[in-house]
Amino acid sequence: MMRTRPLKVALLGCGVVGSEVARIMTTHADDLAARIGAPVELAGVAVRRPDKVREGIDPALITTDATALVKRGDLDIVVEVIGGIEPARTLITTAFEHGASVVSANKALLAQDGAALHAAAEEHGKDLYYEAAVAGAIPLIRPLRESLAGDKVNRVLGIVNGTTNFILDKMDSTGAGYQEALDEATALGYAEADPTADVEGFDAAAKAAILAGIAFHTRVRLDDVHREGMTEVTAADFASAKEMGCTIKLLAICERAEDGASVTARVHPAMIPLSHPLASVRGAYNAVFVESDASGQLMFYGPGAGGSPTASAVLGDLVAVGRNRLGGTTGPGESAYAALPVSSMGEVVTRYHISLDVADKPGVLAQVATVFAEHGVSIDTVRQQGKDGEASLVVVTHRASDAALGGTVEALRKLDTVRGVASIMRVEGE
Ligand SMILES: NC(=O)C1=CN([C@@H]2O[C@H](COP(=O)(O)OP(=O)(O)OC[C@H]3O[C@@H](n4cnc5c(N)ncnc54)[C@H](OP(=O)(O)O)[C@@H]3O)[C@@H](O)[C@H]2O)C=CC1
Ligand SMILES: N[C@@H](CC=O)C(=O)O
Repeated sequence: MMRTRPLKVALLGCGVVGSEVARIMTTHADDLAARIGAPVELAGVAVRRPDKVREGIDPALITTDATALVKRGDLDIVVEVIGGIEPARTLITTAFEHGASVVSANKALLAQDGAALHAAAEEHGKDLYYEAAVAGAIPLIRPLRESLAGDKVNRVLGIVNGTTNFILDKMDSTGAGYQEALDEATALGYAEADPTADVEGFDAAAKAAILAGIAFHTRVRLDDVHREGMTEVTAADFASAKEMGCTIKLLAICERAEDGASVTARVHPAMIPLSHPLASVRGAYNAVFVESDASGQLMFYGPGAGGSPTASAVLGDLVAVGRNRLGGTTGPGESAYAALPVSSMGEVVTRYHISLDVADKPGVLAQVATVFAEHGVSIDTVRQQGKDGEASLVVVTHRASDAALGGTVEALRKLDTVRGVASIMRVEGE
């Protein structure tokens, strides 16, 4: 039965995502009301620039005083799409204190302070939902938290940043260099004027922290995630990847250790076989591959950013929170009951592709192979090409720990026949 008193919703932020949330709330008002069981009323919109024209929004709803808005006391749901740490964090906790549940798309904040925000929501008996914080429109948080709650997730392997996937895809398909591909991503509006958060892997690391925490029912903070950006990936790396039957992707990888006693979370560029489903994720799309005990392998794919796709995830949360509100209940909160330690990168085990510049003279290969053997790193294949006394040596290893590989590379650098280490790339998804 439809309740007549509307659910009052405040929108904090009306930019790329917020403006689409407001638009869909208006255009889909009847459907949303039917799904929730009560109409939804936009009660206020907090922004920074009050004079900016906001199509479809009653100017009387606009305010620059977000704090006063969340303190009104009559709000049912606050949608936080400002981004960043402050004032978003204080506004969210103030909203709980004043009786509202919260829907947020703020991955940076949730990766850093998710535990404290969940505790605040629980203390006040309110919901905190954030499907939009990871991979935009793609349903991931709810499937991991609810649909797979009876299973045991062992690995989450994902392309969770559209900007970097666009750049790497461009480099792969056209042979373009990093800067040229970045310039195109900027011109097309994928990359922001300051692309640091994307290309240096901060954005993906925040998403990896959120995914790992939910997938393994433990607590993983942004600081726990090993992060390497993709600015050093070269056309030569793509050529090497092609020779291996691979491409290169910026991957977020969250793994449970084989003994189940710890987890790891990391973001870095990696070679991935062309036969792996993630290899065919093109352009600015996102995809996340989940491996679990009972279900086997699952893949989630779709647009990971943009106003309308991200608003879709926000509105899904709005419906869920609205229903909880009407039912006088809250949804599943944080599921961090396992308290598994997060291991350091040194303990991660994977394969490596290493390109060395070496002197082209007798005995070099044996010298290099000895260093690998001394550090317990087993070689899978070696390829050497020499010209005019110089050579390049490409070594692909069997699975080894990052610590063992690090020691190997340090020792290789000390050999007088090794002129330099041209690149080191992990090989994943085999
Ligand atoms: N854009 C995307 O594709 C995606 C974004 N997200 C997340 O969604 C959130 C919003 O992103 P996006 O819409 O792109 O960001 P925008 O920068 O486009 O919008 C931010 C909005 O917040 C308002 N704002 C900023 N500071 C304040 C403040 N102190 N008080 C009140 N309002 C303020 C701005 O006001 P004004 O309009 O006046 O400048 C603007 O309306 C972020 O957490 C982001 O990480 C998640 C997935 C994808
Ligand atoms: N900058 C992000 C957008 C939102 O998460 C991306 O490129 O994927």
